Amino acid sequence: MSSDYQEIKNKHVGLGYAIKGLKYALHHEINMRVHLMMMILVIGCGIFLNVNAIEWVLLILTIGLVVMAELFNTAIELILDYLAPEWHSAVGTIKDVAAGAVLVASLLAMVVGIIIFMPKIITLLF
Ligand SMILES: Nc1ncnc2c1ncn2[C@@H]1O[C@H](COP(=O)(O)OP(=O)(O)OP(=O)(O)O)[C@@H](O)[C@H]1O
Repeated sequence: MSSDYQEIKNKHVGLGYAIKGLKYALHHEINMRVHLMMMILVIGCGIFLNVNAIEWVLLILTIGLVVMAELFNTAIELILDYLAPEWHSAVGTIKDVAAGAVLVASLLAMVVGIIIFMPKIITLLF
């Protein structure tokens, strides 16, 4: 009984910290706010263009991938700014590589969005 309580308590605390991390990224990272706006836009387009279940899954997965990449990128930047605040080419390279992961995820999301939305937009227009 008490171990169940401890388990629930631990999960609750963990979730609280995770939400705190998301709030931090939203407040401090402009890119994170851009991703959020894109997410709202994609959901709006998905509803308007009546995407099917599989298309929703693909859109949600790719948006999730972009947000996750941005969160890891932010975490890496914070670690480096704390542990290695001085200007160093190695620090720059690590940050560039982490930013590259966000770029790859964003391009992937863009391609998936074009493949899903473009035929529907064309059908709607012509
Ligand atoms: N300590 C450093 N040493 C060398 N280069 C750095 C250092 N800090 C930042 N840079 C360079 O500046 C770029 C931007 O770093 P910064 O920490 O300002 O990230 P940011 O502008 O928040 O990037 P992002 O848009 O990915 O969140 C890095 O990708 C890197 O090329």
